[in-house]
Amino acid sequence: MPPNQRPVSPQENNQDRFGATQSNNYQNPPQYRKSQSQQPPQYRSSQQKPRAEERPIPNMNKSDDFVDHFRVPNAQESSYRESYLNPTYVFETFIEGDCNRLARSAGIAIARKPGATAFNPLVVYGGVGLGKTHLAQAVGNEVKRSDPSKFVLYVSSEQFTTQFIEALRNNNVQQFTNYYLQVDVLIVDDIQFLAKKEKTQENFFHIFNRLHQNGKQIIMTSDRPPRSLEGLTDRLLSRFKWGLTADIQKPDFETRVAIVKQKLMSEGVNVPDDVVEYLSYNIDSNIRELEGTLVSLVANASLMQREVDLDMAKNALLNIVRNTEKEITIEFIQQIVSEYFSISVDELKSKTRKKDIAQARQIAMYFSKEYTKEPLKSIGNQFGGRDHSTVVHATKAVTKRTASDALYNRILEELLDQMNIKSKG
Ligand SMILES: Nc1ncnc2c1ncn2[C@@H]1O[C@H](COP(=O)(O)OP(=O)(O)OP(=O)(O)O)[C@@H](O)[C@H]1O
Repeated sequence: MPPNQRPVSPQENNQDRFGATQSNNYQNPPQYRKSQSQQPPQYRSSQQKPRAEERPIPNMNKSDDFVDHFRVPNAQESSYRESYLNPTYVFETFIEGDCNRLARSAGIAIARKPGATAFNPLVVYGGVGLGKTHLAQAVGNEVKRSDPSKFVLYVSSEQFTTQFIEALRNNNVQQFTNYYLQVDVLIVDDIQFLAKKEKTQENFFHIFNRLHQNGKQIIMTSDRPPRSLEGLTDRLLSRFKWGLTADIQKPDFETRVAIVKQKLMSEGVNVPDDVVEYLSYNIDSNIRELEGTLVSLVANASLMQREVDLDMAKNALLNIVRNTEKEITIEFIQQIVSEYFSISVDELKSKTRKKDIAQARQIAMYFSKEYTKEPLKSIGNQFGGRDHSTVVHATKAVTKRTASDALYNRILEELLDQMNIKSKG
């Protein structure tokens, strides 16, 4: 991109407030530029999620402590309606993919009519660092944007528990409850932490019922589906079924690239595409980790007063990648193998019997059988709908050749190295 060109805003990029056209924009990745000042990029890690312990714990004995925000609100207090939302967690910055489509659509519907959709409560569940908090808070931010008078409150279940215990200790559970009953949109993060805390659950149950009855919206996130939330009372779990439970899966490669590019654009940082793609290949199960790696890479480059490049990324990631228990997927293998042989993934999956493509395909099938947990049938399917016997044949052919062909072995080793897999042999 020419240096003086400015970044394209979501609106100019034909996106609505919910960033609707952002999905699959890997083909048309958002453009980004270096910060105009050409200062070393100050890559804020705004993405980092504040852990519960980083937020002040309410102290009911300190009257000047804003965190006793669950006291019966006093209209003079400016903080009593604080939402505790991260302003960067909005729909425009939330990239849509197959991994999160249902949850995102439900979030948008709720943001338009909080409390008045069938999605009440909304329970968003999924693995660590996959955007549950971002999405839940995007709903909150959007509600506030449309109607600033709405009382939106974000709280982690750990904070809720700590506040409740403190209220018990100080004999003002009623005030605590009253505070929560004024909320229009209540977002409770990581509800799995309520497990086995019966008293807290009981109080939450009460708050939940009253809010729901009054048409207030409740959004919860969890690291697992409600049915697997052991230690939560049945009556609370049954309430969760009143609304919608939507999962967020691991994003595919293209979505990861789009997420990273979007973050870079919003920070005005320029990182070459090959670095973004390298990071996105290698860190595939946690967006927070992917972003964190990028942050330290950019920070290091800035310290050394040089541009981020692929070698730097490889060096910086070597330890992380090697230490990361990475699940190898067929998709990942196909990506690495096709790149190594300079063919496309589509060719790899195609019916063509051209020798170089067929050989690359055999190798990719062999790796898929040896290094993933996928059954043969599924491997065949992901290689253009082939039969499981084709996978068996490919594996035999590759194994046979490794017995006599040193160069071939070298190629396999290089490929394993690129995938950071230790050879079984
Ligand atoms: N689809 C997405 N689009 C843009 N950013 C995303 C997306 N998914 C995740 N992120 C980013 O990844 C980071 C981690 O997301 P978030 O904190 O919401 O994850 P989480 O699922 O709530 O994690 P945890 O399990 O730790 O609670 C955030 O910076 C968030 O902005």
